[in-house]
Amino acid sequence: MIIAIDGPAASGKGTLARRLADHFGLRHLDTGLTYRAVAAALLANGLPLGDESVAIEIAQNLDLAQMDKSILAAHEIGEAASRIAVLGGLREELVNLQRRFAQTPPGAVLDGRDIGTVVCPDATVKLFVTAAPEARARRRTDEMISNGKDAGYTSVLDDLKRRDERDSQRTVAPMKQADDAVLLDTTEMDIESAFQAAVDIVSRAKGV
Ligand SMILES: Nc1ncnc2c1ncn2[C@@H]1O[C@H](COP(=O)(O)OP(=O)(O)O)[C@@H](O)[C@H]1O
Ligand SMILES: Nc1ccn([C@@H]2O[C@H](COP(=O)(O)OP(=O)(O)O)[C@@H](O)[C@H]2O)c(=O)n1
Repeated sequence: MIIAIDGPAASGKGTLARRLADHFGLRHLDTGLTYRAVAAALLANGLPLGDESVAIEIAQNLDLAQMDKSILAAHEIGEAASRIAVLGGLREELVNLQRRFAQTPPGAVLDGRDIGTVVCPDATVKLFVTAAPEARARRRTDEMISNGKDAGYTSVLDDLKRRDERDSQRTVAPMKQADDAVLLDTTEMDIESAFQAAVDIVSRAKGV
């Protein structure tokens, strides 16, 4: 079974993906981390974000097991990831890596922006997880504060909106709800109710 989860920044995709993977005994890949890891390597080496051949080389040597979320979660890395995510050749390289992960038994939960549309168009079930920008900015701000970093609610909200705009307007694999995806709006849901709703959607799709 493959579960595809897409949606805008800080909508709760990763939280749901991790919990669904545990619940259904599947592996989990946060595909955002693959874009973040490439962006972080470019930034660390002072290389331009538009240099696609270097970005592709970094992607070819990416070790999924070595991606460290605590480092890659940094705000500026998310912004840089969204800038390099417009590069078609880089996306092709990362999509191949993500597909290999998805196709390895016993199956997987992948979360990102183009999982249901490009990476796993034949996924068993697809969710598009969203929430109002203000709710997402509040969640991301609280998350940053609990990790000892406070970027300020207003600046987080502006950054999320700008990134969503770039991600949904780009020509290659834009963020978009797949025609056969189920929409899950978690604005008024806490994590537990969102998880229960997601389990119900997956169970219905599996016919259990
Ligand atoms: N339904 C929810 N209600 C409140 N907070 C949530 C909810 N879903 C996720 N969160 C919190 O919001 C933050 C962003 O969630 P995350 O799963 O990392 O989002 P994404 O993967 O879409 O960027 C995390 O701190 C998470 O604990
Ligand atoms: N499948 C994916 C996943 C992420 N991305 C890009 O990578 C950036 C960071 O993704 P992320 O999922 O880590 O971001 P958050 O939702 O966690 O803030 C996004 O803004 C997208 O530009 C993408 O283009 N396609």
